[in-house]
Amino acid sequence: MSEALEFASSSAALLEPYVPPASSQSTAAKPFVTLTFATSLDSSLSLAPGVRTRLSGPGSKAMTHYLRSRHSAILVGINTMLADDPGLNCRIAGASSQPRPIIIDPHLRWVPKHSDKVLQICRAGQGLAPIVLTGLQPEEWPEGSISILTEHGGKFIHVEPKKTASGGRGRFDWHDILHVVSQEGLSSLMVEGGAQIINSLLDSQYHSLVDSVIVTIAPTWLGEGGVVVSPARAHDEQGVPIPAARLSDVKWHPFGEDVVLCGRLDKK
Ligand SMILES: NC(=O)c1ccc[n+]([C@@H]2O[C@H](COP(=O)([O-])OP(=O)(O)OC[C@H]3O[C@@H](n4cnc5c(N)ncnc54)[C@H](O)[C@@H]3O)[C@@H](O)[C@H]2O)c1
Ligand SMILES: Nc1nc(=O)c(N)c(NC[C@H](O)[C@H](O)[C@H](O)COP(=O)(O)O)[nH]1
Repeated sequence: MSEALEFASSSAALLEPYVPPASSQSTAAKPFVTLTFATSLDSSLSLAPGVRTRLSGPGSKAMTHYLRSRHSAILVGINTMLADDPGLNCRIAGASSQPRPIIIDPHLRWVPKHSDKVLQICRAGQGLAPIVLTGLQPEEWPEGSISILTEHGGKFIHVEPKKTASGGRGRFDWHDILHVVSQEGLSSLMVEGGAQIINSLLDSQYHSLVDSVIVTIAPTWLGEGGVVVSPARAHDEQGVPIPAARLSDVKWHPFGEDVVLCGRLDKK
């Protein structure tokens, strides 16, 4: 039996309170959002920007694939897409469904190629083609990218970026990202990273959008220069610094040499 199947049969109950309820079809007002990633002891996701770094052991990696079997969509940022060439599929043998990959790529830095792992997996019938969220208007989308992506069943969707203080193009509002996810009929979303994606979602204005947090903690320090999860500083009404986020309803589960922390963001 594969690692992933072993996880699914023996440990799924531990995660049940933190994964989308089986009945959470698209009737809910917003998708069920799970923030999930693997981190080092010094809060790094990888050794350096663009350097794919293995943190999870086999048991907690199997858990990630179990989580992918329980969500209808999986979201990563463009730097993760470019650094990792991820498959973004559930690799539990016989998985009955696959998550829809969603790539946050505001400036369309990803140029889809047939050799991309996510598209190879799609052609093999073992995963789905990505939906790419971009701040560019359709007339700015490269023809070649449109044809390769649509050939695999993927697509581009425009999301209007927020305006910066100086009137420039800022980041996407997560309410708008989740509206697109809902519009696509996707009832649950696991946000896998990278750090900029996670830090952006951990901003206090978005805590109400996150239903659960599942973090794999590996017994390793990656050291200086890593890609760090550390959200923007928060302040109270008097401008005194306060914790940016805290989890409640916390459970810690050992998985091999890793420990998996499950919790829910305290709603402010
Ligand atoms: N350990 C893990 O669980 C894990 C998970 C994912 C990625 N990684 C690693 O993390 C690294 C990549 O992380 P990163 O922080 O550099 O990049 P990222 O993957 O978070 O992508 C960052 C880019 O996404 C876009 N983006 C992010 N938030 C946005 C928003 N709210 N609106 C619009 N656009 C937004 C911007 O273009 C930004 O430059 C890679 O090395 C990868 O291997 C590790
Ligand atoms: N759980 C987890 N443990 C890790 O050690 C690690 N490096 C990642 N990283 C997550 C990121 O999204 C990766 O790029 C994809 O998870 C890997 O790509 P696959 O989809 O599995 O092919 N995630």
